[in-house]
Amino acid sequence: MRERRATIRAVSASEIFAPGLLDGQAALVTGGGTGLGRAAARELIACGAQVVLAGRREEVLAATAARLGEAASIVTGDIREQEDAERIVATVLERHGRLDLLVNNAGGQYFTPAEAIATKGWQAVMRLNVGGTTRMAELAVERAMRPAGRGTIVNVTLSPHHGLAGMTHSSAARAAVESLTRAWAQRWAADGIAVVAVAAGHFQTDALDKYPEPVRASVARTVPLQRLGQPPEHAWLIALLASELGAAFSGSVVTLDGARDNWFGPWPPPTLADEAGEVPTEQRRPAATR
Ligand SMILES: CCCCC/C=C/C(=O)SCCNC(=O)CCNC(=O)[C@H](O)C(C)(C)COP(=O)(O)OP(=O)(O)OC[C@H]1O[C@@H](n2cnc3c(N)ncnc32)[C@H](O)[C@@H]1OP(=O)(O)O
Ligand SMILES: NC(=O)C1=CN([C@@H]2O[C@H](COP(=O)(O)OP(=O)(O)OC[C@H]3O[C@@H](n4cnc5c(N)ncnc54)[C@H](OP(=O)(O)O)[C@@H]3O)[C@@H](O)[C@H]2O)C=CC1
Repeated sequence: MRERRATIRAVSASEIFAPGLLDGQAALVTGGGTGLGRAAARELIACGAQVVLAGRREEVLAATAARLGEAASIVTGDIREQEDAERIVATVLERHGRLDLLVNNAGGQYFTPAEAIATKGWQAVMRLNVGGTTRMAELAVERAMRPAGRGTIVNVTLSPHHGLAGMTHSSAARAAVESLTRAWAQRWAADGIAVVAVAAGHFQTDALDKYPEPVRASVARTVPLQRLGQPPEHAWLIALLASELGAAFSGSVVTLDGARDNWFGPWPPPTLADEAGEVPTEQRRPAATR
């Protein structure tokens, strides 16, 4: 019988995977303090992994780690900054001596018509979703996975497959990440590294609260599944890709969207536009929470 670590388990066993599926693995989840990242971290721990949660807000990360127990630890940093990204990866290696799985989950954008996107806003979305994702992948490969001859990178994107007319900066950024996923899968295959993208549809996380109310109101009923995706569903897919099966998915974009994707129909959306044809835009976040 395989020996199991005697850790205090704050997370109950996986509902769908065999115990010990990811025993001995060390994972890094960017944006692991909230929403989909937190759910992924929970499932990875349930499957036996040790997980480092990365993000900018220490208090958010600490609260999540306290809920997940001693298999979780935290490191603060901004993935857009080279020094921070290097420190994040170095911290995982110091703590665990290995990095088997990078979940490139930190990302985001704001909802607004394309013509209202300022250059600075376009660059902010690119720097986070393309720049941050690339930096983390390259560091994980150089510092941990290539030397070990193995590893898995999962890039979480907001599915851009039908074009995101209300978030064109993210549409371009996420499509770039999907293309990078395929290129990296080819480039790093000989190093034993698998790279997969998960193109998510609409998931019920607190992050949805920031979108304009009419946008949110119409989302669940327009998904053919007739509900939003639940974070544990996304987390199960991440754990599956972290398993031995992940290698066979390398170079794939796995869509998880309840058959709706993130956008459909004409612009401006008739249900959103006012009499003047204006579409609501997302409110700026208060500076303290940025
Ligand atoms: C119901 C539909 C749901 C669709 C499905 C869900 C999809 C999801 O992805 S949910 C997860 C969402 N989570 C996030 O978006 C979190 C991360 N997002 C961010 O951090 C920001 O949105 C960011 C990507 C813009 C990065 O922020 P930061 O680098 O901190 O940038 P600033 O806030 O300083 O802004 C820089 C620049 O960007 C423009 N801008 C930012 N927010 C807005 C906005 N709400 N409206 C208009 N313009 C915005 C603006 O040009 C800013 O420059 P300044 O005006 O000089 O500050
Ligand atoms: N919810 C949904 O319906 C969908 C979400 N997605 C994508 O899934 C991912 C997670 O989404 P969700 O959990 O809902 O949203 P959140 O906004 O809760 O997650 C974003 C996470 O990324 C972290 N983050 C943001 N910017 C940076 C940065 N520069 N450096 C380090 N960490 C950063 C945030 O923490 P902090 O602010 O503390 O840094 C936060 O934990 C995102 O990429 C999102 O776009 C895709 C499709 C649908």
